[in-house]
Amino acid sequence: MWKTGQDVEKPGIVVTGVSGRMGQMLVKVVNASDQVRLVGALERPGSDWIGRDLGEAMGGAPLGIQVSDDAVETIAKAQAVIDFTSPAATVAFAELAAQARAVHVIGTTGLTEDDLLKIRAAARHAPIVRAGNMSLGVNLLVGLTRRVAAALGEDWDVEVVEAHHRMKVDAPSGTALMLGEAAAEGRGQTLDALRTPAREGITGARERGSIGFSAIRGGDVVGEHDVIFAADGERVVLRHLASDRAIFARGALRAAIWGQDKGPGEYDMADVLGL
Ligand SMILES: NC(=O)C1=CN([C@@H]2O[C@H](COP(=O)(O)OP(=O)(O)OC[C@H]3O[C@@H](n4cnc5c(N)ncnc54)[C@H](O)[C@@H]3O)[C@@H](O)[C@H]2O)C=CC1
Ligand SMILES: O=C(O)C1=N[C@H](C(=O)O)C[C@H](O)C1
Repeated sequence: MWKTGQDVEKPGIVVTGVSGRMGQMLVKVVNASDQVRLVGALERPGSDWIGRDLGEAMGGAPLGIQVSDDAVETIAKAQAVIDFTSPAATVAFAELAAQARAVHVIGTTGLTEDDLLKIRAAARHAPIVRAGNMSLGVNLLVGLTRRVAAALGEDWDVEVVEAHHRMKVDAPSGTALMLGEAAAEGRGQTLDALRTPAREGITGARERGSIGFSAIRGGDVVGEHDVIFAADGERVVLRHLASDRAIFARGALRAAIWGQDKGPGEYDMADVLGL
């Protein structure tokens, strides 16, 4: 059963997209934590999980929480909303979390510039922690990528290669974009200025100083990222391999707890982890 009584002062967490790959992992990690209470579970309207007990819908013991599609009512109960869903849903949840003055932890990737502007507006009212990857390892790799890119000049071509499961809908991955941004920052530039569009056909030779991306999709790959620095006669490859989605869920829960005493604004996992 979920926690009540003496735990009532602990931050109440709402998990969105609970039937999803990350949603189910988040429910397990949040429910196992003695630092928070799971107070709500959201799924999209029309999902056959709506109205069911969350624990039973996940194939386990009852959790005493009914899966809801009423985001307004559910988010009103939250001190933090942990959200790994879709861009449209995340933009809507950002507004509701801001109204509830709840921390919004956003793992959703594939957000457009317009989505990001709406999220920025919501962050004027409550803390938002957003990262394309919530794992400790990738956030360390981001810092390493920035340093290596700064140390190696433009004679070293930068390519980011990522692999994910067959169900992933966006490319390049949010993580690949974080790594590309870090490489661009290391060179004192923006990714927008250096990014090469996906290659196909007669592309011409590689543009000096550009940053390229390649995406592989297949099977059940949780997430693999290489940042390749390639020069004449040698290569440096920085690599992160994820084999368990719990790494993302643990990072997200840490962000939800970290955000409890923070003011409105946009934060990322480097802030949370003190990197
Ligand atoms: N930042 C990070 O560390 C990570 C980010 N992700 C990102 O998280 C997102 C979700 O990934 P998965 O769990 O693999 O996808 P998924 O497709 O398994 O799950 C998404 C869930 O969100 C639900 N959903 C969609 N619209 C909704 C709405 N309006 N209200 C409530 N629920 C709604 C869907 O029904 C589905 O159950 C993706 O953008 C992915 O790239 C995934 C893993 C780690
Ligand atoms: O969709 C996924 O699965 C993942 N998405 C994130 C991304 O886009 O980088 C993080 C992780 O790689 C898994």
